Amino acid sequence: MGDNRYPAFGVLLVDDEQPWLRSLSLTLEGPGGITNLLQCADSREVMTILEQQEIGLILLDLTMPHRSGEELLGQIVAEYPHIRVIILSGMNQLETAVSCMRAGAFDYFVKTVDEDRLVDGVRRAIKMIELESENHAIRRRFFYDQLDNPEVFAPIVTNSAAMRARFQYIEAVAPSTQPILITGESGVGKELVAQAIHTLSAKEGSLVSINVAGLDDNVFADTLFGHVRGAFTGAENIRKGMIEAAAGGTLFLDEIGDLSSASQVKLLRLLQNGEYYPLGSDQPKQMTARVVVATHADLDAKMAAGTFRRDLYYRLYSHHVHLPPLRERKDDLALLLDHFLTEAAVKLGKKKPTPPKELVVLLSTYSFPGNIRELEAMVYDAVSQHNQKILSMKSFLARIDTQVEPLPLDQTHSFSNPFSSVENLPTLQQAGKLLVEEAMNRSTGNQSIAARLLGISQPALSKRLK
Ligand SMILES: Nc1ncnc2c1ncn2[C@@H]1O[C@H](COP(=O)(O)OP(=O)(O)OP(=O)(O)O)[C@@H](O)[C@H]1O
Repeated sequence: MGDNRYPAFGVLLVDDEQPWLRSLSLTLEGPGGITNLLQCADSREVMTILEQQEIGLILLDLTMPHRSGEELLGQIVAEYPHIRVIILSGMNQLETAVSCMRAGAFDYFVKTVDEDRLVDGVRRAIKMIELESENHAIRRRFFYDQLDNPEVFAPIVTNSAAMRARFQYIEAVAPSTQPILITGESGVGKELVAQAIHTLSAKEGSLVSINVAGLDDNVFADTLFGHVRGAFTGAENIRKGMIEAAAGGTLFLDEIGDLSSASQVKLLRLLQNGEYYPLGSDQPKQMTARVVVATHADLDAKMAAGTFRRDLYYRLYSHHVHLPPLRERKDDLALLLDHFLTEAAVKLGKKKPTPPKELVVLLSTYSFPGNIRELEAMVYDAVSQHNQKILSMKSFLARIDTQVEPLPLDQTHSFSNPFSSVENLPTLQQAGKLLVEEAMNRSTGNQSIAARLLGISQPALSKRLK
């Protein structure tokens, strides 16, 4: 794209009266923030424009010399069924307008309608087209199971099918102008995803990240909107806000679950109107950044408790990416371990150590409340203490053993019954013995790991073995 006009597709205005075209453009651009506009005053040129430009929406006058709006509508619906058409009619043409609706027009307005209603109607049509094209892109990606830009996701190390499905969704929604909500526990990689969204949206502006947790409402407003000179005591200079710093780019607000209720109202207004007032100014400014927000909080619980606004949630929810915790993508453990071992060895100037085989088994028994950030810290810690060829398990065991409750392997997955096809069932004692043997085997004889696999304490396992 490299183009910050809104929307991503062209909006074509067709009317033989030049002054009306100019005033309609100003209304849509100014209050409407709709800037990807094309004008056409000669109805004979419309079909050529559609051949040459990527048009998504047409505002079509009914009464024009050469070709009437009604006649053009028929041809557009037949040849370009994906293009939406809004009819603009005179007061005395309501009947024709209604028959145009039957013929496939998306909406119609009388030309004397007030500006706000017209702008709302056009925005509604744009949103609808955006959603349709995203749905289409999502379906296409799921069908072909392909990523158009795999390199963008390279920093997010993963083998997981669930994550791959998220990437496909992200590719589909990244170009839209709507906000994106990223949820997931702390340390799952929400910031990495925000970065990928920004890269994919191909915006010329920067990615500006702000952690809004703990900002009181005044600081939140000042940080985002900036202020004019003299806005408050001590405001000696103009301050440009982060929205301006992110102009034409992406504004990433992290930890929005912790926003105060006053700040939630400000964020909602910003998202609804696309404009804001720097503190102390009565001149509105247009936001040209795309907003991405993230939180580790459970927003459903917060809404139930009345601490997060439902209307803000619905405004944010149209594009939602939820990242699963590390304990639900254990297939990633070996890959991530290798990734962080390489990274830590380079950063700490050491030779990359070889991990013992049972390390991944041990890690798979742990719940990782701090997710990938926690694994990263564990690996860095181990590599910094490391001085032999094989990486010692000591520092991992020290961290993991502090957890009282061990997590049985694959606790989150349902098992298929291994005995369903066995004719003679083993006794409980025999089955227990086999299970213990298998756990000892997988943990290459390490009793602490085997005990964690079995979901029992190490002394209990030791007793059984005796
Ligand atoms: N799949 C991954 N591959 C490689 N590194 C990752 C991956 N996921 C996360 N990380 C790393 O883990 C750390 C935490 O990631 P990130 O900051 O994106 O998490 P977060 O979900 O935004 O956390 P928080 O909610 O605490 O802000 C970072 O150092 C990041 O580079």
